[in-house]
Amino acid sequence: MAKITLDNLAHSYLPAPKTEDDFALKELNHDWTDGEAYALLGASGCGKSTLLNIISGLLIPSQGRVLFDDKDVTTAPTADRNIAQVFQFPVVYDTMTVRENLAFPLKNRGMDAAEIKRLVQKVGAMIDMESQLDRKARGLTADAKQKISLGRGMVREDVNALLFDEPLTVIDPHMKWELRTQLKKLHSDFGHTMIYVTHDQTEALTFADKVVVMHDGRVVQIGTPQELFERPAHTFVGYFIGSPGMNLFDAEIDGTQAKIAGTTVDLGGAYVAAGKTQIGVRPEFIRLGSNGAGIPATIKRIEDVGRHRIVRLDVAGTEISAIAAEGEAVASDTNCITFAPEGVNVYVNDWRIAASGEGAS
Ligand SMILES: Nc1ncnc2c1ncn2[C@@H]1O[C@H](COP(=O)(O)OP(=O)(O)OP(=O)(O)O)[C@@H](O)[C@H]1O
Repeated sequence: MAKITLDNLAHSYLPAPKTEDDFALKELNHDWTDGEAYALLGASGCGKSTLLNIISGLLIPSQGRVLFDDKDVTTAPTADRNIAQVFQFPVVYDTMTVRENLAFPLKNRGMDAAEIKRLVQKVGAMIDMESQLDRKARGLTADAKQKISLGRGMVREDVNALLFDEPLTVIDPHMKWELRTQLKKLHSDFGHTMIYVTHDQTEALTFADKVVVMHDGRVVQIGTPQELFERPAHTFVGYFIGSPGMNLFDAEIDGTQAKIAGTTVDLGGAYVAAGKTQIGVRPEFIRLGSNGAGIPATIKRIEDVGRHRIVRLDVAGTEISAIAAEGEAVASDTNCITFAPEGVNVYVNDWRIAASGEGAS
C-alpha cells in the first residue's frame, strides 16, 4: 500500500489556461494517508474523474506532481503504478469462467497455483459467487458481472491503491449495501489505500474513513463523516451532505450576535465577519417555538419520512427545514425558531469561519 501525495496539482483541458476558471481541477496539495479509505464525493462535473484519472495515470496533469510513497509517478503509465481499478460498468472476459476472470491479475503476475486458488476462493466468497466459480461469465447479469469486476479489483493484496469509479451503479440496491459492507471489511482486514468515486452521499459516508468533497473543480473539505456533518467547511458541504441539507440564513454579525430576519440571535461565540455573511444550521439543530421568542417562522407543511418528520417552514420568504424526532410533538401554533448553539456555523463568502478562540476547523 502507498501514501499518495498530490503536490501543487491542477489540471486544465485547455492548451493555454489563463484564469482559475479554465481549470477542471483547481490547485490541490494533500497527502492521502497509507491504508486509509477515501471517498471522492461531488455532483456531476465537479472534477472527480479528472482527479481519479490523474492518480491512475490515464491523464497527465497540466501542473504539479503525484507521488506514491514519495516516488514521482506523474508521467508513469497506469501499468507501472501497481494499482487495481474498478469502473462503473463491468469489464469481464465472457469466454472465461468466473474463476479464470478472478485469477487473471494473479496469473499475470506469475503467482503460484495454490496461492491463486486460495485467493480466488476467498474473493469468490466475498462477492457471494462461490457456487458459480466454474461457469462461464457469458450470460451472467450485469449485476453479477460487476461483482466479478469488483472481485478482480480486490483479489491482489499487494497493490499500491485500489481505485473505484462509481462501481455500484449497476448493482441492485440490496446487493449495494452488501458489497459496500464487504469493501469496508476488506479494507479493515487488509488496510488497502482505497479511493472510491461517487456522487452518492450514503455510499461515501458509509464506505470512507475520510470523505473528499469536491465542488466546481475544487476540494472544499476532507474530513470524517462526523466532521462534515458538524463543521461543514463550505456551504456546499452543508447543502450536499445531510437530508435535508443545512439551512442557510443571511445575517449581519456583530461580535457574539447575529441579526437574522430582523431578530437578534446569540451565536455562542465571537466572530469577525466581513463579506457575504450567512449562518448555517442543520435541520437537526433547529428548535420550534410557540411563544414568539425567536426568529419568526410559519409552518408550510410536514413530511413524515418514517423515522422522523421534516418540518418545512417559511422564514422571511425563504423555505427552511427542521427535523422533529420520532415522538416529538410539532405544535400547530409554532411561530418561531431558535438554534441549538452547538449546531451554529458562520460562513463568509461561503467558507466557514471560526469563532475567536476556537481551534482550527
Ligand atoms: N476530456 C475532456 N476534455 C475537456 N473537458 C473535459 C474533459 N473531461 C472532463 N472535462 C470537463 O472537466 C470538468 C470536470 O469533469 P469530470 O469528468 O472530472 O467531473 P466528474 O465529477 O467526474 O463528473 P461525472 O460524475 O459526471 O463523471 C467538467 O466541466 C467536464 O466537462
